[in-house]
Amino acid sequence: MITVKELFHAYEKGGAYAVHNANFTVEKGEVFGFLGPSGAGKSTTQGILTGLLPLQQGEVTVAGFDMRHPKREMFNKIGVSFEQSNAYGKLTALENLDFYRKLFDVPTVDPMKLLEMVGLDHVANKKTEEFSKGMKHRLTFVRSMINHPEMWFLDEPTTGLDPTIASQIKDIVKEENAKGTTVFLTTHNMFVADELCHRVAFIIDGEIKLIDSPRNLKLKYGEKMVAVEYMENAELKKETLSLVLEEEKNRLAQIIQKGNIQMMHTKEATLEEIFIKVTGRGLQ
Ligand SMILES: Nc1ncnc2c1ncn2[C@@H]1O[C@H](COP(=O)(O)OP(=O)(O)OP(=O)(O)O)[C@@H](O)[C@H]1O
Repeated sequence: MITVKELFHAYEKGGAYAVHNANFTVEKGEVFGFLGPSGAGKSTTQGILTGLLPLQQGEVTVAGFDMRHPKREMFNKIGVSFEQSNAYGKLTALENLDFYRKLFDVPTVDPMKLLEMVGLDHVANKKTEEFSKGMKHRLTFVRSMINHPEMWFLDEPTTGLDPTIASQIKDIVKEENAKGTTVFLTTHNMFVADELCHRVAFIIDGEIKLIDSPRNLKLKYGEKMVAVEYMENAELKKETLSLVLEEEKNRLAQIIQKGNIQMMHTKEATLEEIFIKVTGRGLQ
């Protein structure tokens, strides 16, 4: 669905590269995550893939279209949800969606249905300048689904939303993906990446450091640990022990022998811990 070869992008001629020799593919039906801290080059890459920024150097195809010469038909096939909401404030939510759907030459989703999906149907006739940030974000999000996109670009889809709404948004992404929509998701939130993505790319200073599935990354980089809770002298104690280090393995055997275990489970590394291990930097 997406191929990117030797992609470079600089905002100023001769200036530093915001994206530096990126290479990746996104398969049809995949949720592919771009995970990296602020300024890593995520939005720049998404901008090039969606035709918002010109392709300066490298080869990029999206849904079969060469991004060197983006064609109008391509915009019928893609959906883009921006991090910053850009709804027209003087128009109501419904008017915004009605206006937007006219830009497409393909069948579109009933705007009321979209508003219902994110709990905005009761404010359908309210001007969006009166909306909270979270409401605007939800509107931008559903607007990006209006043309049944085959390829859906989501920039920080849950940032700044309360947990219930964030969870709703994640469920919608999962449902649409299950129906066959391919998703390119940029985020600095490792929980979102871990929950939604089949594969993630770690990006930092414009460079992709690695690409793999969250599961493989955890198996490859995660140290095997066991968290154990046990009773000792009528007191609940907790320890996290390595299954690799000899000393800690012996300690675990000792605790098991005493037999006062309350709870024991293996603990996997988080994507953020792995990100730090691989890149030497955090996600914030
Ligand atoms: N319009 C612009 N003009 C000049 N430099 C820019 C512009 N937009 C981004 N940059 C620079 O390009 C680099 C990559 O920025 P980009 O916005 O792609 O990162 P990001 O990973 O999306 O960050 P965030 O999560 O904060 O959106 C940064 O150094 C940024 O300062």
